[in-house]
Amino acid sequence: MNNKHNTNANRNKISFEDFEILTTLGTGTFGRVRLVKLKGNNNAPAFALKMLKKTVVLKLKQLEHIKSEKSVLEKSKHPFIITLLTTFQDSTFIYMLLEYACGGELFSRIRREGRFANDVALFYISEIVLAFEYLHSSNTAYRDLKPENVLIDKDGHVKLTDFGFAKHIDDFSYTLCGTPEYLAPEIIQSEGHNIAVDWWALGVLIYEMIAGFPPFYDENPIGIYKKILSGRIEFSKVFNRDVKNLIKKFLQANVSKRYGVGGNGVDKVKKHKWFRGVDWIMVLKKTIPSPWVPEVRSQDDTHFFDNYPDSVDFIPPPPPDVNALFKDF
Ligand SMILES: Nc1ncnc2c1ncn2[C@@H]1O[C@H](COP(=O)(O)OP(=O)(O)OP(=O)(O)O)[C@@H](O)[C@H]1O
Repeated sequence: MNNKHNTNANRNKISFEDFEILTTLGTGTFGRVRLVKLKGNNNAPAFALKMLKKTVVLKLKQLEHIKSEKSVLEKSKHPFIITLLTTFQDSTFIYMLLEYACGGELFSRIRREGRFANDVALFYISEIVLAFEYLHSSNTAYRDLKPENVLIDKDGHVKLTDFGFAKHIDDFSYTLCGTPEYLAPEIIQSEGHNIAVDWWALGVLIYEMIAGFPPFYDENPIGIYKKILSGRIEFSKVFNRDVKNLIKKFLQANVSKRYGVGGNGVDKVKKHKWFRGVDWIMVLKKTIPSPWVPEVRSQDDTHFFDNYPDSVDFIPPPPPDVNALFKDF
């Protein structure tokens, strides 16, 4: 057995050696997400294994964010949020074993379709609204909504993934995090932010689904920030009146006036006329058929994901005394 992957701390836990490692599903700042299966059973279900390089986590000062990702996911149990089965570690990596969402990223769907019809956008957004309602009920902000982080499961329903920026916020957070096109003005201006940033990002996502491109776009982040702060949004004829009205209410720079914010904020969102006819109980029960169900040949089929060359880079583990920082995994 390879010692690198079997530290004493993990003696009684599941370890990397227990898995057959299949293709790469995606790459991120800290490493890769690989499709894996438990060894010794051909019919074993496939999982997504998020592998985070400890040295990179420390170098980028992201340990607190990774701990928060683990703790938020461990507490979350919701049909539209990815399930974290367990975490483990060795001297080089932290591992998060996640359920596998075989339909790929919403990002790929939008790029493939060009843009979504109103009803298709409404289906996905309704599920995300319920995931936000759930997270926000414990003052947890997701803070990284973008089409790359919305995955599609085998039945065509939404699974939010990547909780690296998710955080319980009682008053305000001042961390600059998120993706330029999806940042709320209060994040750009370092004014302190809370769960309201998720509703702003939802407005950006609805816009991107319907138009096929985001509302504030430029080749460099500074240009994007200027456009976000300018408050100008252009709507073409593809937007119907109701969706335009809702997007404007989410893309409201004044946080206290932003839709979704405040005591009954989410109820107001759910009653907005764009959602007219949506049966929220059926949405939660996943009884509304998805507009697109991925056709997979087997449960470890990955053809809805991009191809990634195999990793060859060797990353040295952090010194053993530093490893104590990861004791929670
Ligand atoms: N449970 C999953 N099922 C299928 N694919 C997944 C799963 N989790 C992650 N992926 C794929 O891996 C990609 C990267 O995952 P994730 O965003 O969690 O990593 P990250 O290191 O936090 O990335 P980033 O640097 O963008 O924040 C996702 O965009 C997705 O394509």
